[in-house]
Amino acid sequence: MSMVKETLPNHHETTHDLQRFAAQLDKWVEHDRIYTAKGECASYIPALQKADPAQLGVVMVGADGTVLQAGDSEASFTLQSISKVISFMAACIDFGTSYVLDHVDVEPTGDAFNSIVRLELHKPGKPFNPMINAGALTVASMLGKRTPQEKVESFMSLISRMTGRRPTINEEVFQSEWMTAHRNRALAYYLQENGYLECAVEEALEVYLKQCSVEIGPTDIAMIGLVLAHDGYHPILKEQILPLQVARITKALMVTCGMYNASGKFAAFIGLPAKSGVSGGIMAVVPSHAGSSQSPFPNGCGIGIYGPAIDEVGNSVAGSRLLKQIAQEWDLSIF
Ligand SMILES: NC(=O)CC[C@H](N)C(=O)O
Repeated sequence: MSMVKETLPNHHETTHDLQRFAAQLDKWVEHDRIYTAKGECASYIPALQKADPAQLGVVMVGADGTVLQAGDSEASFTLQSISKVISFMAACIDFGTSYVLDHVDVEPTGDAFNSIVRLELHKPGKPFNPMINAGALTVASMLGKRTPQEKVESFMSLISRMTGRRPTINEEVFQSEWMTAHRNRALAYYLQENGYLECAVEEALEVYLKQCSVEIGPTDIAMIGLVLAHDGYHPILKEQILPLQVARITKALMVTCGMYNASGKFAAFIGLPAKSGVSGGIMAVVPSHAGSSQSPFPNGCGIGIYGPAIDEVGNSVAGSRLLKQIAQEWDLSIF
């Protein structure tokens, strides 16, 4: 059942408009739920298999605090690769973008998120972008101050500032990842060999796997998307949280690399900066200048989607369908 939470008056004069948009959203979620059967919950991290693959939910948050939600919008899940967006932004805030970009590039790979191949093919082994595991491990090693606790804190405090609440780490998922992180360990050792790790391998892994294990809901990621939609300004809290340049680079990274090796198709057929995670989350951004008059949010919005059944690339199957439907029906593409 869809819901409308109207916190402030917005451009739609009547609650009736919002009810109509909410009914559309509800219909699309219930229709796209059939696609959950076409995917499976990630199994290479054993704890993620406990999710209910039939779930699908969405939350959209506008600049005036208006919320539209439908389906399993109250579900909670771990951030997984969506955390890479936040750690990149946190590192840029901590050290400045030029220092971060000395350690990780902003070029898409077209390879799987956990691929190791390019680290050896291209010298000197600088990771291609912070949205693949290699780049995210480098960023995790840079974060905050010296200890893994301080690094995790840098990440957690940025999430708290954007979502207005402090999330927790799902210990079961963290332990499950830690015990099975063989490829991530290999990547981290490789990065260390080439000088792209700023702390010890096990510390970088701890920080990276903890950021992946942060428990979150669709509303939280919609709120982070909203801050990006407004170039780093939090329109509800009325506070500039990210420097403009950081927000812009992050959105460019989401468009070019955010949906793994399906990023090109997402750009072509959905046309929104988006980032997915293997637990089934998708965070999407409708920039404030790209909102459409046909949509409930002409001044842009953040979108949080959850659907744990993923495809072979690692993106939520039904979640991707739903995002495509929302973007096409409400004419949200930035292109
Ligand atoms: N694509 C993802 O969401 C991957 C995150 C996961 N923790 C990993 O490192 O493999």
